[in-house]
Amino acid sequence: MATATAAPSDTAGAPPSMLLRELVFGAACAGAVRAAARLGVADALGEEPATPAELAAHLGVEPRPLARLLRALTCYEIFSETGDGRYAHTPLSRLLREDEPGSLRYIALWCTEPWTWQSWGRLDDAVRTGRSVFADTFGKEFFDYLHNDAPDSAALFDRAMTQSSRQSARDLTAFLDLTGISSVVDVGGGQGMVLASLLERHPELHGTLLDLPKVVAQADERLRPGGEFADRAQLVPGDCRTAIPVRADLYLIKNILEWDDESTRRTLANVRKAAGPGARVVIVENLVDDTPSMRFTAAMDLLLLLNVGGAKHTEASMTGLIEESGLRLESVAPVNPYLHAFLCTV
Ligand SMILES: C[S@@+](CC[C@H](N)C(=O)[O-])C[C@H]1O[C@@H](n2cnc3c(N)ncnc32)[C@H](O)[C@@H]1O
Repeated sequence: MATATAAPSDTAGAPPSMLLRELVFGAACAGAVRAAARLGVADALGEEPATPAELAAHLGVEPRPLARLLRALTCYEIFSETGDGRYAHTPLSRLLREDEPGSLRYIALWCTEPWTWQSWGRLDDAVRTGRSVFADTFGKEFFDYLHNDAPDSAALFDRAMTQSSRQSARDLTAFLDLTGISSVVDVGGGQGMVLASLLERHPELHGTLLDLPKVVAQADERLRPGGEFADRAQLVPGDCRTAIPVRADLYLIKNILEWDDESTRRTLANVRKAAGPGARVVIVENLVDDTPSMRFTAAMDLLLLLNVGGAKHTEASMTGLIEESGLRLESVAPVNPYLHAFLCTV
């Protein structure tokens, strides 16, 4: 097998005038990753390096533009050039493969969906007003638009959330001490990756998945009728800002309370209405003031401002909303370096 050469564009030592030029071309990087993911370039490349012509024949695309796309991607260490005109996988390019354990293909597609490009261009408006630009641009709130006008994008979002939750579900399942807990509800639990992991680890546990109707309809097969955990799982379509019609020992709320604060207030009030005294509530968030990846978390924070008028929390801002809701915050603990759990009781 040929050895890979270093990425051709090493920015270390580049003058500020070139660094800024590179930064303002961020869309070219995101666009190139999106194109590679949509075309399936990473899936087409096997363990042996291949030429752009070989890959192009396989993918049914033009070889010269594909070579240019590959060259652009190598600048970010996504694929590497072997020195003889062939391209090989790198750890980053492998993550774009559909069959890679820990694949980020759906996340790459989701973060570069068409609506994101229109929204980023209006970040200055969002900063001016402090509000989401979504309804102004698309005529509807974010989830309304996804579920009614952009079903492919909605399906992609759900798959991306499931993909993104795979590792965090494992970490959270290992982290949570469920002593004394016999029922859990995952509020805004997506397709149920976290809930299924909990039911797998705790054979006596019963669980409810609550999410918007079109999301619950596509829940993890293991939770659906006939699935492995069907007899211990309940699927509840609904809007947690309106009601959480489930009594459980534990309310799990993971990566939900990053929308506008009023939605968070309503959700936490509904948890309090639904839960019995002493019930536990675990809120899980990526914190913008305690993260090993500020570039990622700060970018997500801005995207949340654009699409749902939300924000990534600091420990203080999340704590403030919890205390305001009347829940008792017992402690804050890291689930993994990227995720923190706020452990509360009703
Ligand atoms: C960022 S995802 C997190 C999903 C899941 N908790 C996880 O960590 O993978 C946000 C979830 O909130 C759901 N959601 C949005 N608005 C909601 C609402 N009003 N009521 C219930 N779920 C909602 C979305 O459908 C989506 O599944």
